[in-house]
Amino acid sequence: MGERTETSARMTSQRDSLDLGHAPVTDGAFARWLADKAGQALLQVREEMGYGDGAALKAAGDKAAHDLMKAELARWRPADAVLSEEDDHARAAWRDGEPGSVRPERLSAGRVWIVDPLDGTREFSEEGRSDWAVHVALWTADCGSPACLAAGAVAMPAQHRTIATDHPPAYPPLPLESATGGPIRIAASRTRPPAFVTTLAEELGAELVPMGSAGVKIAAVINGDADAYVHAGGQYEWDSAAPVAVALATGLHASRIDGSTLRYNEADPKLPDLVVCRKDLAPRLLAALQRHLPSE
Ligand SMILES: Nc1ncnc2c1ncn2[C@@H]1O[C@H](COP(=O)(O)O)[C@@H](OP(=O)(O)O)[C@H]1O
Ligand SMILES: [Mg+2]
Repeated sequence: MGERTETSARMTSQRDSLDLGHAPVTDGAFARWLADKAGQALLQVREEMGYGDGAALKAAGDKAAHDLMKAELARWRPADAVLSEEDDHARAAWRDGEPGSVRPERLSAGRVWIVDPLDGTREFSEEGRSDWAVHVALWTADCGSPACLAAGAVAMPAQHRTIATDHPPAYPPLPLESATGGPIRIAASRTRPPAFVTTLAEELGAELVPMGSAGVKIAAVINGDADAYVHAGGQYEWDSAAPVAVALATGLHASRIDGSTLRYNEADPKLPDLVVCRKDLAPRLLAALQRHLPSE
């Protein structure tokens, strides 16, 4: 090997080993890296435990992914706050002025990672199912868009794919059926769909596509496998922040079912409903959803 070739090979090898030890610098690439890393840990948990005890598998998966993400966030983004499903339920009931309640530090932070270590927990515990995901989103106070989601990644390890804002997917193609008046395909929860979704589908002449995980359903819209995702009746910020970040970066419509803005890093992390769809479908879908809004 000549001297120059040897030096260049050494530099390449040094760079590779540095890359292995370092997380990406940009937030979008970091979100993708972190979601992938937690996804690999989840695949390993499934492999090691098998499916004999579903409750234990869910608990072990949640914990493995949560612990990994908390440690990597503390290591690589130590100045940022974190809102995670696994440790925020206890603080979810925070109310200003309530005796004994402690204001979460994320409410005065400029940057908050909103993570769901395992979305579609039920499906994760069922053998053969691939509709579960890892969500990583970054909310920033200093932002140009109403949702204030600066980065996001959704890893779907059992489907061997990850979508993220560092390379937003192309806008989904208009399906031939829609162009010719075929049924709209609405992705909805397979276990907790909104009470009105069957009526909504009938009103729109739509077809329901049940699947697990909010992230996987929004990925299906991004991918063009569904035309819309509609949810109502309960959810939290971590269930939608990451996939909504990618959907918005792709150019899709994402809002509450009454058409208002999805807001993140609120004092109460409940975000009970949303609709994500192609922009051309949004006026029709929102008009139909008007008939199903919860009464105040
Ligand atoms: N009515 C409800 N109340 C609270 N959370 C809900 C809900 N319906 C769905 N979710 C949450 O939204 C995520 C996607 O649900 P689904 O797979 O049914 O579409 C799941 O997150 P987790 O798996 O992280 O708990 C689930 O717990
Ligand atoms: Mg979730």
